[in-house]
Amino acid sequence: MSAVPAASFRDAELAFGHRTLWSGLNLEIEPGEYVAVLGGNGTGKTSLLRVLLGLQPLSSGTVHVAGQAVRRGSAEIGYVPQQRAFDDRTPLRGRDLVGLGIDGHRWGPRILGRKAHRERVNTLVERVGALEYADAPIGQLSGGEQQRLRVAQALAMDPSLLLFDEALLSLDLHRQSQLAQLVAEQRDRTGAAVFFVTHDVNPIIDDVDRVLYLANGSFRVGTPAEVLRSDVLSELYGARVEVMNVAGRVLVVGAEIVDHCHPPTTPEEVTR
Ligand SMILES: Nc1ncnc2c1ncn2[C@@H]1O[C@H](COP(=O)(O)OP(=O)(O)OP(=O)(O)O)[C@@H](O)[C@H]1O
Repeated sequence: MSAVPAASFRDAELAFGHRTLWSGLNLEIEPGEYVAVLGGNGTGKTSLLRVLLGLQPLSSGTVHVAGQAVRRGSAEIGYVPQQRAFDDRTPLRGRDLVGLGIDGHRWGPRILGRKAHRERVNTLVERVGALEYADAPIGQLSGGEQQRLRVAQALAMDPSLLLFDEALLSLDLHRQSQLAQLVAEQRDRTGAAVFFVTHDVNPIIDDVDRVLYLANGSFRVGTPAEVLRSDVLSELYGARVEVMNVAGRVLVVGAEIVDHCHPPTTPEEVTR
C-alpha cells in the first residue's frame, strides 16, 4: 500500500478575475519528494504555496496536505516566505525567531518545557550555522543571516512538508550551496517533501526529483531532464525558447519575452 501523499492537487485551478494562473493541475507529491517550482514573475508560484498553506482558496478543484484538506497554521508545514527584511527595531533576537517555529503557531502553554525548548532552539541554530549571531537583534542581521534563521524556524518541528519561496535569494554562492545541502539533509533525515520556488534551480538541481514549470497560464511537470528541454518549454511558452548548458549551468533563453508581466532583464537561469 502506498503512503499518503505529502501533498496533492486534483483538477486544481487558480484564477484571479479573468486571469487564469494555472488550471488542470493534478499532482501528487510523495513523502521525501523534492519539487522545484519554476517560472517567470507573476506565473503563480507564490500563490501555489499560499494554496498549500490554506491562505489562498483554489478557484476550483481540491488540495490536500498529508491527506487532510488544507488549513491555516498547520504544524505539518514548514514555510520560508519570500524575503522581507525585518525592521531594525523588531524586538526579537535570532533565537527568539527560531523558537517561534516550535510553538509560535499556537496559543496556550509551550509544547516543550523551558529546558527542552532552549536545547531544541540551540540545535536548530547550530544546524543552520547561526550560533555566532543568534543572540543579536534580528533586525540588525544581514539579509543572509536572517534567512538562515528563518530556515531554522521552518525546520523546527520536523514538518512533513517544507515550502521555500526564493529562499536562496540573498545568499552568496557558498551559502546557497550550504542551505541547499541543509534542505536535502532534512528531507533525507525526516522524509519531508519539499516545494522549492526558485528562479535559479542550479543550486538545488542535484536534489530535485521533479520540476513544476509554470508559464503562460499553463505548466509542465516531470523530471528535470523531461521538462528542462528546448522543445518542451517552447511548446509551453508557445514561442521559441532555448535551454542551454553554459559552463555547467543551464539557462533558459527566450522565456523572458513571453513572461510579459515583469520581464527579467537577464536570461533566466534554471538548470545546468
Ligand atoms: N489575492 C490576489 N488577488 C488578485 N491577484 C493576485 C492575488 N494574489 C496574487 N495575485 C496575482 O497573481 C499573479 C501571480 O502572483 P504570484 O505572487 O503567485 O507570482 P509568482 O510566480 O510568485 O511571481 P514572482 O516570481 O514575481 O514572485 C500576480 O500577477 C499577482 O498580482
